[in-house]
Amino acid sequence: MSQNKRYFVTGIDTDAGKTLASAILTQQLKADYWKPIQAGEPTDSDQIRQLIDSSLVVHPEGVMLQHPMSPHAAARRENVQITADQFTLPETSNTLIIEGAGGLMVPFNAQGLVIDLAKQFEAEVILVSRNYLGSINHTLLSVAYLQTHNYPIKGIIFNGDPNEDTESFILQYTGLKCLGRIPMMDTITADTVNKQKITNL
Ligand SMILES: Nc1ncnc2c1ncn2[C@@H]1O[C@H](COP(=O)(O)OP(=O)(O)OP(=O)(O)O)[C@@H](O)[C@H]1O
Ligand SMILES: C[C@H](N)[C@H](N)CCCCCC(=O)O
Ligand SMILES: [Mg+2]
Repeated sequence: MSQNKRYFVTGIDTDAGKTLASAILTQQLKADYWKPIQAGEPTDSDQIRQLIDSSLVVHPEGVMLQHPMSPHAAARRENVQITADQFTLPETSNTLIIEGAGGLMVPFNAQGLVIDLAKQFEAEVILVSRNYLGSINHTLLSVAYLQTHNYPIKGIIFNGDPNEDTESFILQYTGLKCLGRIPMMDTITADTVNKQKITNL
């Protein structure tokens, strides 16, 4: 994998598995990790630190909110003004994994959406699709948004128990590449994360 690449890991919903996928990608690519907007604790950055080599860099969050809710709502409760131009891309010459918050169209203020940051930081989008009943609709809507708004999409990672009918339909309908699959894991540790590979990057 070449250096200086930036990937924005988004998901079809909150809890899709973005942090798990980001840990696997960060470890596999020996990349840096950055969470621009964190809402609630434990932080994704802390989870990532526990799942990757200690030599890898986890950059400080851009905005840290205490409430585990939509960033726009957490910010309002905490009297924090979030503006798109306050985010500064971490300085690194390494590959950078940027993790969103929730799904694509999660707001961080009255107008700004988390997915806007992918364009702002010129990052290629990796979409995590968790397999559940309803995930076809959520995945196609997410892809439709990305394609309509001309986001560069690297591909999809399917997370959870495989579902051939779901995955094959999503891939043929969208024309996107399956970057890899993450199985349901009994334990998520540095060791088990290190064994997972996103094989088709
Ligand atoms: N493949 C998997 N096997 C086992 N547990 C999983 C798997 N994928 C996700 N989980 C669990 O599901 C929960 C949500 O996953 P994760 O934190 O990666 O989601 P997320 O998309 O990063 O959510 P957020 O929007 O809060 O950032 C976590 O408890 C995680 O450990
Ligand atoms: C707190 C949570 N884990 C995420 N960081 C934020 C999820 C926001 C979801 C908002 C929504 O889509 O309704
Ligand atoms: Mg996360």
